[in-house]
Amino acid sequence: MSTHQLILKQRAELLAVLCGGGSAEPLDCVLDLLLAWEVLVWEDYLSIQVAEKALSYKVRQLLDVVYDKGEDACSLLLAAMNQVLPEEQKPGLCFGKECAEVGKNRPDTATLTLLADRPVLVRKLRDNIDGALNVLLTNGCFTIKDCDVVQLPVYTPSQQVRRLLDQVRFKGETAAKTLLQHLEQTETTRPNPEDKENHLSANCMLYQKKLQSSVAAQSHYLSTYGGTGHFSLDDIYTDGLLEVIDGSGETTTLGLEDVVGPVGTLNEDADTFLVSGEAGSGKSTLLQRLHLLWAREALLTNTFLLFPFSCRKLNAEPRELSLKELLFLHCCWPDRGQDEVFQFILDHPNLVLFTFDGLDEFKQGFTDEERHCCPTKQVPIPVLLFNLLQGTLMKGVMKVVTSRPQAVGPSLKHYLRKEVLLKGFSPGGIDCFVKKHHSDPAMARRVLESLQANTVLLSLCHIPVFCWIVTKCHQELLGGQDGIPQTITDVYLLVLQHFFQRKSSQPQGVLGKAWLEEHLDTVLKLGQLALEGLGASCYVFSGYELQRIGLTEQDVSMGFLIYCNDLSVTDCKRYEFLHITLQCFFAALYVVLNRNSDRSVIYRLFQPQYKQLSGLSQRCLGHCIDSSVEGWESRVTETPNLQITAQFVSGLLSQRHHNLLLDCCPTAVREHKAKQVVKSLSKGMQRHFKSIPRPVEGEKKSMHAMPSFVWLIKCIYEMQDSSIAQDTMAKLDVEHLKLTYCNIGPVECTALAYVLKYLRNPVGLQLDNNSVGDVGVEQLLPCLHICHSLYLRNNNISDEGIRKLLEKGMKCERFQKIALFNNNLTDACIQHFAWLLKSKQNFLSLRLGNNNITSQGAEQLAEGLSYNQSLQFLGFWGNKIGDRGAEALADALKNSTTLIWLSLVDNGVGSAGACALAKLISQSKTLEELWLNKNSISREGVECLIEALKMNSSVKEVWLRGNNLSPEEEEELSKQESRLTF
Ligand SMILES: Nc1ncnc2c1ncn2[C@@H]1O[C@H](COP(=O)(O)OP(=O)(O)OP(=O)(O)O)[C@@H](O)[C@H]1O
Repeated sequence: MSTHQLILKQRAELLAVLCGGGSAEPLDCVLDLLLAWEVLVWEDYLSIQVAEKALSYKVRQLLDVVYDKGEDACSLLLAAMNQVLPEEQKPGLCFGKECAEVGKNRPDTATLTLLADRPVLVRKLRDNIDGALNVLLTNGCFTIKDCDVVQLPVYTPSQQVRRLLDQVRFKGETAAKTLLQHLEQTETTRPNPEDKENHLSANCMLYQKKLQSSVAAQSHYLSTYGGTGHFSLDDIYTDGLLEVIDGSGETTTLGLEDVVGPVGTLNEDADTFLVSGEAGSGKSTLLQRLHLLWAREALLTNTFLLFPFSCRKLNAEPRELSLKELLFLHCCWPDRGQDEVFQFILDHPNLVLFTFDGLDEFKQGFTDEERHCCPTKQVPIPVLLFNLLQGTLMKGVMKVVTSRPQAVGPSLKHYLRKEVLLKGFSPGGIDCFVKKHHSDPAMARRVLESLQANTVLLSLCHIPVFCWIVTKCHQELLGGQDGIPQTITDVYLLVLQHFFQRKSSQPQGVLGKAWLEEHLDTVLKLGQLALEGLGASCYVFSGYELQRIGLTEQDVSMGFLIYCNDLSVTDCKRYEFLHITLQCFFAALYVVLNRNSDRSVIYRLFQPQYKQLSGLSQRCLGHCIDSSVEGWESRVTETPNLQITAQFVSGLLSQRHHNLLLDCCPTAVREHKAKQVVKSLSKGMQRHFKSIPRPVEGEKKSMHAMPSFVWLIKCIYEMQDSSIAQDTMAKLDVEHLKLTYCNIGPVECTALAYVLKYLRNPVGLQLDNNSVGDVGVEQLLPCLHICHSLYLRNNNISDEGIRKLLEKGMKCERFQKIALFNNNLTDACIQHFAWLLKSKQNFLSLRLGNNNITSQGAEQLAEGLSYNQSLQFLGFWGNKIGDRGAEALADALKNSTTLIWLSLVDNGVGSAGACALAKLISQSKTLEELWLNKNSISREGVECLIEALKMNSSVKEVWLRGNNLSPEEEEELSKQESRLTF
């Protein structure tokens, strides 16, 4: 078959693999190769990479362009895809015969060299963008603005390199030569990886191979599918959202390869990289993927040896160990030349990487009190681990640690090179995961449709572990006998039902109404094991412990417990729960269903951290507590799991599950426990409210929520009892509620809205720097009527989220302010703002900085603005509205009798725009501040502004820093008008 036909025939498949994970990287890599091989010319490239178009559009465009170029081009496209796609995506695709030689003569200009070497340059520059930008800047090839364009936080490092190469090409031959020279210089100073190979002994090479195969074996399967499914990690792994916040507070999205890259580095002297994320957000799975790709030499190729550790398993290590023993005992032994291999590790820390999964599960909280730096001395495991993390021991070895955020205190932060946040699945990720899980496309479609129809469930699916359950339990979900799941308790009851169903002798799909009662004995035994385990930070159980509680083979065969995948030396079988959140769920079932449970267990579960921990551990697992780790300070890491347990307890005691629990626990006991929960929640909230400081005179009464405020709200949501929400909120009296950097995702938004809608007085709700996203925005709508202001800076919101938000906002009388700095908004959502401004004549403040709004958007907004007589603040910082946009806005605002503050900073506005704004100044009686920094206004424009200011007395300041003026001009012009600031 000709390659022409191959492209046509496989069009849908090619489209699917290039768009699959929602990442543009595969397409970008293919484009790099096609440019280098001269299959595409620059104009073709631009016609494909249209900024505002969707990925699928770009791929289609690529297929069309190449198809039109004929047979040779088609075969090179297939060759490029063959080179770029990972092996697991290739089955089923045909790439045709080996294609013609693509090596051409060396190009004769630097600009062409950049194109010919593009694929290599992207790889080389990814780790040193800053260095390259510095050189281009100091040589005058780039301006600050060029650097900003390259380093926009929405780009991944690879995309930044491509922007850099495009910009260099645009600047011309000198810039290209400067970049190539810089690369040549850095090449000669960097050690050649081949030198490394030459110095490696056969023993080290052998050990590397052994370690690689043991790591590959450990990471091949996902434990949640242990015994119940057949997925390899390759089949099911879906990219999660990874973000890093740099020193200036800017957020950048990362790829897996960037976890140990330079982007987001906060402390150059530290070697520990932290990946933090909430329960079930996919931290262990991400690490597992990293391990697997390393073992296959597909990632971390500069790392010669990778040693993976699980903190859960380190907990069970009672011996004192030396570093050598830790590495070889807990990972694998060298078959030959132990000393030589160990010496190699000591001599080459830069070629070694350690990973520690689940630091939050480590029994002892991090401290840097005891120093230890001798690799051969035996010390307790915590001393070894903490000194590795600090870098006192094995300085220079990279360490990747995963943890829930709550367990990372200030003393550990001090030793972090950077912190990467894992935020679960994006909407595209959910889609991709469901499709990977269900090989039958019709079933995948049904599951996705049912999620779209229930946004509460959809919002839960942003957390991968919930997504896994929902997808796995699709039959129960689509059967829908017990209503649509609304809470995480509902979702976990679904999984409970699903597992019992699998083992049931009843025909498929039928599980009697009393299914929980039927399995009560198993549930209680598993619950006891789970709760005792949590009390003692114990997640791995021996056969003896199972026996002590009376768990039988049959109980184990239900599938909630799995064998511990442990390669370290131990003869006996060990077990763990399928996932730690499932352990929390069983612990909660035990608290709720156990008739003899200690009456104070619920109070202790809801108490503040220090009381909660010591109390629970003493009562629950007295015999199992390691006396060396007593005390709340060292065990504060357990709090998140106890909080999740408390959330499940609230959910199980909800009236909604009354029928299910009816015959499992006497009604009086259940009701008593429910009352205890309600009382605890109310007390917890009051403690918060009491901590609200009195407002300083002239300032609003505001509350900055502590992390446990969100937890209490989530517990109230689990109860699904509006009267509890109503009673609690009646006591909260603030004008401003601040929840910035609180890990608020769609799930938290659902709970927040459920509770906040009962506030008596309107509030400003500040949710900046979270992961609300479009789905979260939709979840917030029920409380929008009570918000006079909504702050959603940096929250991954796109046009669709805004459409829904404003549709509702338009009808909310009190809604007057919105801040959306640094989201993913484009011109497509501006019509909704225009409509809002037209129809809401009490709207005060609109801040849209750092989005992707162009002159077209500004023109659309201007239409709405011209009808508005209330807006006081308008912020457009960091968009691209240019002169045309500035003219449109100025014209629309010139009759405004309310506008006080306008910012068009960094918008490509030139003198024409400034002259239009001058007209606004000359007419306005209210404008006080005009911000025009970082534009391209020249003298002519500033002179217009000065003329206008002569007729205006309201304006206090016009900011003009970073425009096209010489220092002399700035000095002269500021003398003419003191209100100008340069
Ligand atoms: N990237 C992913 N692709 C596919 N499935 C995933 C991914 N991440 C997580 N999952 C699913 O979610 C489950 C839970 O994820 P994981 O154990 O990695 O979360 P975690 O953040 O380490 O949780 P915890 O903090 O509670 O230990 C996995 O077992 C898997 O089923």
